[in-house]
Amino acid sequence: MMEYTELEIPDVVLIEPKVFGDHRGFFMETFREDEFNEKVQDVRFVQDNHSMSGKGILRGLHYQIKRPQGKLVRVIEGEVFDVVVDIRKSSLYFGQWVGVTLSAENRKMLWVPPGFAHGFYVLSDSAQFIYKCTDYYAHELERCMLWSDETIGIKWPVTASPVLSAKDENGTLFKDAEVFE
Ligand SMILES: Cc1cn([C@H]2C[C@H](O)[C@@H](COP(=O)(O)OP(=O)(O)O[C@H]3O[C@H](C)C(=O)[C@H](O)[C@H]3O)O2)c(=O)[nH]c1=O
Repeated sequence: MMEYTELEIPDVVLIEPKVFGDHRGFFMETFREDEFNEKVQDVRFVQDNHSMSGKGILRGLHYQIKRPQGKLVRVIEGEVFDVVVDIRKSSLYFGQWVGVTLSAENRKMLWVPPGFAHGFYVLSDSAQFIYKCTDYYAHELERCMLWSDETIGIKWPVTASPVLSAKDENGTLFKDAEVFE
């Protein structure tokens, strides 16, 4: 049985797997549909992703309009500061963010519900980030919100300017972003 903990924005859930260590190494279950449906919500994952990033890389804040993706994210190498922003206008937490440190060492996972912008900043020399998505990637529906938008005020643990893609350098301000009802 994994441990499921609602964070400050209740729909965002931290999941901590049960780790079985022995002289060979470790084993852990990383997803169980029955438990997830009971503890979080009914879900159907249709796409798995895997990215590797160097130190100081920041990817985000990304989301898809029309076909928002729920994401179950975790780190299998290194350490990242993972951030989600509630961009559902109807939410009590609209415009609020929550951040958690995910690492290969702490083995923590995060459920990012549909309706949230998502991003992460790499703290280790490199990080491998894998995640399950509840809808397919659709380039034309992708949107990027500016990681450093003061109106959201994410406290990224950055020590220097993060390394960004051109897309992320030109993210949209929250006030101009296409958000959800
Ligand atoms: C996301 C995605 C990308 N791609 C292609 C499109 C580009 O040619 C290349 C790199 O894409 P991008 O720079 O958007 O990758 P990330 O910056 O890691 O994007 C992700 O970063 C943040 C953290 C997220 O939460 C999203 O899952 C996703 O937006 O992979 C695909 O073919 N399929 C996909 O699902």
